[in-house]
Amino acid sequence: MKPEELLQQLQQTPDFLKLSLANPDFLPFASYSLPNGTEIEIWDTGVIYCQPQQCGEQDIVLSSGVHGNETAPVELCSELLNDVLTGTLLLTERVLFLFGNPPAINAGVREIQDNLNRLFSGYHSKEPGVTSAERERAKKLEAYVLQFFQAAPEGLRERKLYDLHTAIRGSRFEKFVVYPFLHGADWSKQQFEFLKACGANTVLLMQTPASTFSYFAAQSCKAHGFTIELGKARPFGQNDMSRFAEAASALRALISGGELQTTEFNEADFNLYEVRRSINKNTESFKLHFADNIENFTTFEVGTVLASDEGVEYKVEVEGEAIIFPNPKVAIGQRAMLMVKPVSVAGKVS
Ligand SMILES: O=C(O)CCC(=O)N[C@@H](CCC(=O)O)C(=O)O
Ligand SMILES: [Zn+2]
Repeated sequence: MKPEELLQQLQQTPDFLKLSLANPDFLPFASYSLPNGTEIEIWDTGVIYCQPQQCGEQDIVLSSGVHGNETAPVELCSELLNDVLTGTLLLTERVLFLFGNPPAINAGVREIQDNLNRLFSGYHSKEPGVTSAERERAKKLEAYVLQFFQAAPEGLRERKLYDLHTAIRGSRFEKFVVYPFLHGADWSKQQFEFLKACGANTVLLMQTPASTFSYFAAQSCKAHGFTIELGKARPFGQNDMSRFAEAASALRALISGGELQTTEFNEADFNLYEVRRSINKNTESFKLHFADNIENFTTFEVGTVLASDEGVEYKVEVEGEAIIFPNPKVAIGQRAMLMVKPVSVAGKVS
């Protein structure tokens, strides 16, 4: 498709997600201005940059569809973006909207070949000679995000990346956040307050580096980066969008200078967890010993066998240890479940 054709289509029907899904592998660079002065640049399929006439002090990446079957965040972001494109929502901040994996969104699957959210911080290129659409995409997404942050106006600015997901299974706490490892730096009070305004007051504090998008944002871009789990993954058309209203309105306020419904950080308002251990799938024999309807953050009695792999059984080791993200279908060598435990952040937030 030629840039002129793309612009014509977008101006006729301001639905960038639709355009991206109709062209899942490529869209040419194109730019135009809205009547309200907002500059719009299409950088690629699923990648669109919006710059208000007067830039605020935040640079915000809103990402969804890194896993193709997690449709609610895609719908939520598409609605925000379409409101920007039609002039219904006037931005005050620079925003980069990313729909992570358009081919996987079209196919309604988590990934086509590789889990995109295990390929950041250079993991896309760690195996010489191995390529896939997701590896290429991870490399490009890294470059777009860096370009976005680096091209910001001079001055003291706040970088943010919210990577929106939904989880495979239900959760004792419907909405929760993965806060990437900060290498000993304090966790951000202001960000806890914002996450709570999104309806997510359960936060998993990571203790090690990861190959996820949010860790890349935190570590390589020095942004406040988060994976936000907004609920359970369902196909398009089956999401009850009222369950995402709080997150949608907090994000809308964030990018348009609206009033955020935050309350001062108080640890007692949060369920805080840290990772005790990561259980990886080492062979094709890996299996879980509990049912698919067992929710994230469920605890079991000490000694309960939770999973097994060739020659090994994984049991609950301590009181209060809970499961998150159990998934026996991951590739060999990848994390198949996290074991987490409640923790306090006292003295480590500022
Ligand atoms: O429900 C599941 O098992 C997976 C949901 C999901 O995609 N979670 C993210 C978390 C990323 C992180 O650890 O920051 C993922 O597994 O990629
Ligand atoms: Zn996901």
